[in-house]
Amino acid sequence: MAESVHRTENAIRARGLTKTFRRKKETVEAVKGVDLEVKQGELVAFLGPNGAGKSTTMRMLTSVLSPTSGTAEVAGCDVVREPAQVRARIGYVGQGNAGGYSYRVGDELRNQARFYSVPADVARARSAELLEALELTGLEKRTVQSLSGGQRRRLDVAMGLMNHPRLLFLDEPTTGLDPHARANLWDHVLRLREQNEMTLLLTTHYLDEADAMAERIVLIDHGTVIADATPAVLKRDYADDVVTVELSSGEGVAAARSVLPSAVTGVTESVTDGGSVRLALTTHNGPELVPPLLRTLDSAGVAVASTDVKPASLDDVFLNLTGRSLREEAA
Ligand SMILES: Nc1ncnc2c1ncn2[C@@H]1O[C@H](COP(=O)(O)OP(=O)(O)OP(=O)(O)O)[C@@H](O)[C@H]1O
Repeated sequence: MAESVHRTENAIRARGLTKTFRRKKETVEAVKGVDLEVKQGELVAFLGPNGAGKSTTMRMLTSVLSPTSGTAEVAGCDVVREPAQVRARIGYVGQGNAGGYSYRVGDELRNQARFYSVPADVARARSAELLEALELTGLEKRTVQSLSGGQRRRLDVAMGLMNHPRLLFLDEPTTGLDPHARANLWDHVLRLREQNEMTLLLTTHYLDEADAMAERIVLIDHGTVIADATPAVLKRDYADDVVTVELSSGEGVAAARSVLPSAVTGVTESVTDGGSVRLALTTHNGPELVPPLLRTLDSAGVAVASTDVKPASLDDVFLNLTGRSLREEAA
């Protein structure tokens, strides 16, 4: 087969991707015109509620599913015209892979190697290397069903890396794992990413993961991209910090309200169980607001019992953009 790699600095370039499913008499527009560019080496997270179209987009990008319309070039190859080349160059860890529960770990890796036509001796060395890198050494003879959830997901990642991909797709790799197993899986994935200079595109429902790791977040809702930026920019543009000030006495409320700095964009008042008054102030930079705010309140004779700053979160971003909370959906 003729080699047809088109060199590009984009690991992924998609234009107007759509996917329509027909279910009995119903038509589901799962993806409605997604444009996406992912540069070599980037770590990008797809975020969105259940049914937003994240997996369908990922399945089109990995050539598992053909688009209804639109184009995508992945690892330099066209997903429709060159699906085999795309698959040879990427790793794909779908939701709940490791299907052969009664298979042994070593057999799963061997089968995966055969799928990629990796010669047996190379496959042996690669298996050993991946088992070690993912802390699975010694488990070769165990059946998949006997592994813990975290070990099973690490095996999925090992299988996704069998062909040495430079571009790895991870669809909800940590869903269902406990916090320790989640952190452990990410340690491994991020180290392997660094060692192999891999590009990573992942989906997750865990906002803390996306916030901590993703260099860019693509928010998807109802089959379209509704925001695409770094976590910091998303939080700056679409969410506020909340500074809570508990007043020592309810009598200070009117005076406090009259001297609030212009950086405060909103005020909500509530009474605590103990009867004191709390003012929740929305602002762009909570930590910077607190010192001048306390000085101003002090000058106005308002006594403050306590303060608290809640930084803007990705969930706030999502809530502000869609009117729904992603955290509630994930729970
Ligand atoms: N094979 C299919 N046939 C019919 N409808 C489908 C099919 N696959 C997905 N859908 C529908 O397409 C929409 C998008 O699904 P998709 O799995 O891409 O969402 P998602 O964002 O990955 O959701 P989740 O977070 O729950 O995995 C949903 O309404 C889903 O029911």
